[in-house]
Amino acid sequence: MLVHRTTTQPSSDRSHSRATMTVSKAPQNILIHIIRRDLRTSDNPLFHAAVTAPDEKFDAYLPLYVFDAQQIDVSGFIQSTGATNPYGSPRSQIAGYHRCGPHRAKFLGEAVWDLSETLKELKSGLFIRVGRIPDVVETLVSELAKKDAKIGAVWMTSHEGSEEKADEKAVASLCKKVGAKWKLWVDEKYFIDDRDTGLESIDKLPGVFTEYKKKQLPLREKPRPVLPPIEKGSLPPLIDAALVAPQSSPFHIPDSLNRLVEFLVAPVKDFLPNKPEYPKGAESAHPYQGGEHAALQRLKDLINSGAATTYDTTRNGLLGTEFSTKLSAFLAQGCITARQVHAAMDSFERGTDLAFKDVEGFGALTKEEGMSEDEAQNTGMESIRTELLWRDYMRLCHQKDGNRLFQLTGTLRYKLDHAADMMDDMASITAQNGHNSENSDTGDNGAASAASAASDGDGSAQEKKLKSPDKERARPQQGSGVNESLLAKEWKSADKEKALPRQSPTAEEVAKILERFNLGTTGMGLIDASQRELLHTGYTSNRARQNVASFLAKHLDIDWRYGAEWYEMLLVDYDVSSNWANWQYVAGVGNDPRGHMRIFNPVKQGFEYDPSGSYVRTWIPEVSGLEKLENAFQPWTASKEELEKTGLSGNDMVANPVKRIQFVVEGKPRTNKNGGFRRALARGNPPKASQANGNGSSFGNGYRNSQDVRTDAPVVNGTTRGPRGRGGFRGSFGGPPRGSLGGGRGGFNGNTNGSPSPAANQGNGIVAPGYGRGRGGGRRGGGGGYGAPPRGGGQNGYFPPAKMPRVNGSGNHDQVNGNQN
Ligand SMILES: Cc1cc2nc3c(=O)[nH]c(=O)nc-3n(C[C@H](O)[C@H](O)[C@H](O)COP(=O)(O)OP(=O)(O)OC[C@H]3O[C@@H](n4cnc5c(N)ncnc54)[C@H](O)[C@@H]3O)c2cc1C
Repeated sequence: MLVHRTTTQPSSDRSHSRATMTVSKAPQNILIHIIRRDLRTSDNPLFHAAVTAPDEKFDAYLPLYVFDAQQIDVSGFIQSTGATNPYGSPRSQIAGYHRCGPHRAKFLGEAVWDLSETLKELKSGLFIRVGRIPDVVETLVSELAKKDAKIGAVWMTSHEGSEEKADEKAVASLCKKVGAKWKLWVDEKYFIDDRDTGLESIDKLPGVFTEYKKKQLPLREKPRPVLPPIEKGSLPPLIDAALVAPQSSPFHIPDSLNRLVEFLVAPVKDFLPNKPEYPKGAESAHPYQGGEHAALQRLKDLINSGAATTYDTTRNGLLGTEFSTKLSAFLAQGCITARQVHAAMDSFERGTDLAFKDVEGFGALTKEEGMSEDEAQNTGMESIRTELLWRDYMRLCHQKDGNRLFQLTGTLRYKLDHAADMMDDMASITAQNGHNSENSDTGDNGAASAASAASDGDGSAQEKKLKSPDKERARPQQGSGVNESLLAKEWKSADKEKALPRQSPTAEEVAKILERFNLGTTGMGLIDASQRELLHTGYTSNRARQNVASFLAKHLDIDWRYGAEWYEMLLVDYDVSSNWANWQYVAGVGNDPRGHMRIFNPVKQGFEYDPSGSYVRTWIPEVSGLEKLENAFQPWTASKEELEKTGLSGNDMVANPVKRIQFVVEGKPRTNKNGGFRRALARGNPPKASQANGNGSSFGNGYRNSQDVRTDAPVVNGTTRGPRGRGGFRGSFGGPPRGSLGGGRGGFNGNTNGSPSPAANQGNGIVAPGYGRGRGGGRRGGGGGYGAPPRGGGQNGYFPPAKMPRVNGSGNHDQVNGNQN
């Protein structure tokens, strides 16, 4: 299909020579611009160069998007009966899942259509094709040659991934053959441009994120400026459609967005015949359409609603649209760039974009005297910058590790072989852990980092956790973080050929477990809720993803790549680097310095991050009638009467859970009848934040791990009561209003001693004094609080600790580790 216009450019206020240029019947210097995962016109170096490179004198422009048959099933584009898809249905390597499921297929269709509409508005157009990029380009080139037209150049953006690289190579050699210039552009959708990282070579990429981040500070100074917008009529004249080879058969390109989405989704929509019903009343956390327009709107809304400024305290949330940015899918398809995100936040912090003038904290950067910009920046936005750097880092890891990313043992072998090189990284991390709040980055991946700081307290706590008595396992070999025994882990497979003869459960049993894992019927509430949310919506939070990955890889010891491939199919925001590097990280075979030692206990995580149980009850309606939280998190723990009452007796999740974790709750279990929650809502807190968990534990008494680190140290009552135990009631159960929380780095009002400030104790979403210094004002803690983790400086929810049930995860860690039933 051609989204085209006449061959004569309308006049433009910018490019007069082009405005009057007419495309001859046979142009001699055609620019083919292959658009890949850079589906935007703004801040796009290729569109920018097409406009600003008059020396090239392209006499015709052919912007092209190809739905890549290697990664997405294109059989829906076949309209004639009896014809078959010559490319077949692309499937994942280990499990044979579809490579692109319905959620991303839809999002992608919308994003491509949006781009095509924008290009029309710019008086240009987009040629949409189906197939393999090299095949399509070859067809175009030969058709043009037949019509005496000549290609001058082919441009495309460089992407990670061996398939992507193979395409680049194939197009390059095609260009060579026909004498066209081939240009591979740097992918500029990342936070820090590849040319500005200071890395001599990709081999020098530190093996640990914190180390990389340290080299990039201050982050806010790193992104390049956003490129100016493309003006109407400024692109080179669009090629005459008559010169362009039509879509090759048997495919047919539709002429409306609805049809396009229909074609894309049709082959994959019924991938799971026994898919659970969409739960009544459940709302997607990711209701967004694909495309540049939606991305830019989302960015504006994030700042206007205050969600960006409170991000550091809400990002471990599980329900709703506002706990995190939901920019990932847009970023993955290049509908927006990370530096556009930075630029918008910067304009808010500096007070230069009056569209945000009513948002708390507007212009704070210019008001804080005696502080560097880095110190005065908004803490929510600072955290978003760190997450964007995580994304950069995951991609750089992919660049460095190549296909190791897809291997079962990940980077372990490489690390062992390069152990000496990694000594410095590890040494510096250990040093940091002792005294610097940055250590949170080493402790928790991505969005969890601040939570880690919040709930783990200070660096020394993290360091202590690393000191497991099981020295041989815990001690990194020569600073590499790994030792040979890790390579020997016996991963379980569902493939008879690959499973070890002594594997237990057997390959058939593993296949059944995987089916339940995928469907969300394992009986482990948090995991099932996340998997069902993913199935239905294509999204699940970072906190949930970490738990899901940890459950598969570390509780069930199943080949983690089954999970990564399932995510590849279902995630709306799937990105090859982010997905596979995160799976490796959590599976303990990637770049987590505590890799094998960290195991998330999904019950404990449920109590911590789903303190009202609303997430689990939303996505697993079967358990919504179970009143006690621990029962919702593991239905098999409910009493017989309760199970009968709720119709759960005999349900597989109860009768045959994939995993049982002994987890004891002493005292009165909390439910969502709890006053704090009610009160928070009654005060008119935004419903969107109704489950904003804040940063940490809701437990009063020193229950302080935000994730479970494998330590074989004896644990008294399963708790590790620490220096900030009492008063460390930090959870924000009950949805604090965005913008009303203090905390942030350095704690409320500069209170760094671990006891909650009066403001922090007010709870209930009251806008406490001190706001503006904690976050909204963009300052990292007042007074002497700089750099200290936000312990004690708690958030709302207002549960007097004394009334809290004690969570007695008695022997919690050990049982988790030992209990593979
Ligand atoms: C097992 C697993 C698989 C994942 N797969 C993907 C994936 O395929 N695509 C993807 O974009 N993210 C992936 N992530 C990272 C993260 O979970 C998502 O980026 C995040 O949940 C998306 O929601 P958000 O946009 O609201 O994120 P926010 O919390 O608002 O973060 C802002 C942005 O920072 C980036 N980001 C945040 N955390 C990470 C991270 N850990 N790694 C890389 N980038 C990060 C994303 O671009 C995100 O949009 C995965 C994480 C795990 C644990």
